[in-house]
Amino acid sequence: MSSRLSTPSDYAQLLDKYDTWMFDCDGVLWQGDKLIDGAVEVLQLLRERNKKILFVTNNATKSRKSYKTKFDHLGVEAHVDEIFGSAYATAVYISSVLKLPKEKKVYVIGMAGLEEELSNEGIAYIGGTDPVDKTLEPFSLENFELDTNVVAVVCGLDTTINYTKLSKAFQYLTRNPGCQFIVTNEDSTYPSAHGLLPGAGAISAPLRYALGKDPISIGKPAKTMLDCIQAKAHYDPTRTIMVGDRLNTDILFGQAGGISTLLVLTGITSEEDITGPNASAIVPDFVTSSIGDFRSTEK
Ligand SMILES: O=C(O)[C@H](O)[C@H](O)COP(=O)(O)O
Ligand SMILES: [Mg+2]
Repeated sequence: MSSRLSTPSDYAQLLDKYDTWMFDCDGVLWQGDKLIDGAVEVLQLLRERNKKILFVTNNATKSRKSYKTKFDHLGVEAHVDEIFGSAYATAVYISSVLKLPKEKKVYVIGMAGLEEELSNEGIAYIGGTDPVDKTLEPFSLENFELDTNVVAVVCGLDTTINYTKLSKAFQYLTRNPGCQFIVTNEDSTYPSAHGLLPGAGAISAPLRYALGKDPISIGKPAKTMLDCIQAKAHYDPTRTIMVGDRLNTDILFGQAGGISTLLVLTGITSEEDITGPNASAIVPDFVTSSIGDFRSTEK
């Protein structure tokens, strides 16, 4: 049973109980480029109390560096080494687990942030934002040249998805022996400032259906994301809390990592998802409406 936070002492107790605060981004700190009311103040409040803050996002459209630019633009204090995105975690996984030989490369369905993280890890790639792949022209195999050095397809949120990218990814996954199918995350939807949009999971879904197989998923709730954080950031799981808006990523991620979980209702999950007759079996430790509720502890 979740504990529903409501009084100033409820919030004050949580502030005392946890030293490390892991924040999901989309649906917790912002919706698209629209900040959640109170997010800036509460993050400031945590920093004033010397809390360790980490940002843990499945959004693979940005690199750690370009996320820092977004934080700066929105007036939110953040440091690159506090930011852990699924693009970064995927690039680290490919470089440290798959250990691609130098001449090998990956085919990307995704955006500049994912490409940047792959480059930072020294991973060669094709596809992605290449204008040749962003075409809306019909795709034909007649002139398609299979690059036999492609050993993995990496798929993240890609707002310029098209038939050419899906078709090329499909060729590599079916014709290059052992070609790995990797997705940055599997979020079904994305909470933009003006409502829900298809998420990364909806981008890779056509490939899963065409291939009849599931990919390796790197982002929350997968352990690979936690491994990536633990390799860089030290924290005591017993005094750490994960703040998220999605039950099957953020809350499961916290539970799998042995850390406490706080669900906010400013993103994907609504009241009826956790209280109605069809309430989810995923039960967070704590629930509050918004991260802004912690302002009530300000003296
Ligand atoms: O891939 C997606 O669908 C979105 O990026 C999704 O919103 C994940 O972002 P997060 O909530 O983990 O910041
Ligand atoms: Mg979210």
